[in-house]
Amino acid sequence: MAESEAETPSTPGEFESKYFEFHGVRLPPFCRGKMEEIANFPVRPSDVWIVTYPKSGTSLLQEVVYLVSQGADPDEIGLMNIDEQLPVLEYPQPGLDIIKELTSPRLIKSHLPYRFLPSDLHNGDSKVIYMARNPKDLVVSYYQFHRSLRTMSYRGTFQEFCRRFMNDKLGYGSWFEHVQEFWEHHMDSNVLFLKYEDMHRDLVAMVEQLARFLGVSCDKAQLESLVEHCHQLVDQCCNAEALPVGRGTCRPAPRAPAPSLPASSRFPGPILPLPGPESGFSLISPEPSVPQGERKKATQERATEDPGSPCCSQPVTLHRVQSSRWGGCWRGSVSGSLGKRFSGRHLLRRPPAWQWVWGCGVEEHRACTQLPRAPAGSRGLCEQGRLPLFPRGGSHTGEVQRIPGKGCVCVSVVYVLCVYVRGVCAHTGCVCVCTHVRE
Ligand SMILES: Nc1ncnc2c1ncn2[C@@H]1O[C@H](COP(=O)(O)O)[C@@H](OP(=O)(O)O)[C@H]1O
Ligand SMILES: CCc1ccc(OS(=O)(=O)O)cc1
Repeated sequence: MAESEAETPSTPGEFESKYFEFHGVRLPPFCRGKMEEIANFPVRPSDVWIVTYPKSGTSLLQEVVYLVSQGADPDEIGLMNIDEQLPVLEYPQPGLDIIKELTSPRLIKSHLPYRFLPSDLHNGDSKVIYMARNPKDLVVSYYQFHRSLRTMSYRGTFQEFCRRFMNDKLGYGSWFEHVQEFWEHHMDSNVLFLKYEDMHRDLVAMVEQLARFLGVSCDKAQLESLVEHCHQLVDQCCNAEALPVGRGTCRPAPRAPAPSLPASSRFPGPILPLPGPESGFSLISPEPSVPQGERKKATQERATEDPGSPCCSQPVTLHRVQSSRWGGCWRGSVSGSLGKRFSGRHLLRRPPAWQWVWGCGVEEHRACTQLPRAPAGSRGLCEQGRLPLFPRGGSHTGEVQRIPGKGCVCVSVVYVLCVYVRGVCAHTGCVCVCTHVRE
């Protein structure tokens, strides 16, 4: 039996059927039916577009661009979901109608090939930042992503996945054409072509390049501070291999395929609609805040006490927070991002919406029964937890209701908190439910 057949419970045919073809390019299912609207999407001169083939370090680029363009504080970025600032053009949430209404300057992300992007972009009407990554690393990252993606449930071998990659049989089509097409436009005045590896090799040069491209004027001191802040963002990286030897807090660890789990610990099939609305739940005492300087120490201690876990500069200590302070929604979408450890003080000062935190300690809730739970603070291996929309934070499901005159209320939002290690959800936290009204 061929290895792909032996190791792919969801058959190759089933896997294929998850995509659809558009002008010969394999696209994820959520792109279906909107490609024409995307082609005609109205672009503004003030827009900044970030375009990549998936797993090219998009999130990191988003954060750096946000920081350079908005002069934001990296701690603020850690407290927000960067996807809130950069909606993805082709995703179901927030959707094209909402992106059209966003106030300027908009930051918009897409993985679509150049030729499928809004035609206004081809006319040079707004700035496009493209980032390419070494395909050898990218394909490993994409493989891990497919394995952890519940909707894809990829169970083939890496070898088989590589064959798909080489034969342009993955979502967003051919990496080769993707990069080639953008490279053909790298001299266009509205296009900046970057490489992921350069970000690690020479961040100063990249920040300078970005600042010039975005028309951000800064003196030497401001530039140094920007670079320092960008370093902080890069250092949050979990990919030890991507870092030059000796940099960052990560210990290199061999990348192993995610181990299979017993069926009982897997997420059940489609997540059922949740009962709602819920009224939030009681405060679980926040832990004291951890000063910035202590973080590295905490991470190192964690690495020492947990030799089985690949390194990660994200602290993996489970925190207890009052979830109603951090839950939120964004005009119909709820999402999370790989959250930094944050403190009760932060929560009180500025309740960040869409923030994932490690562990909430809530175990008993009827809504939680629809997802497997881990006891508060427990840690265990799990392969799932990534959804295509929110690949960085864990798994979520929930309902969002619009209340006339009040905005959105998230009801029954269930979060499975995961600590990602090298792109794979390695530690589950627990499940919690939040209710939060956003005016
Ligand atoms: N600061 C950072 N935040 C998030 N991802 C980062 C990062 N620095 C590097 N990356 C890497 O970017 C890749 C994900 O890309 P994308 O954001 O396009 O999905 C991951 O690669 P690996 O899976 O090889 O670790 C991730 O580790
Ligand atoms: C598997 C197809 C797919 C789905 C979603 C993606 O977006 S992201 O890279 O996680 O932002 C990429 C590929």
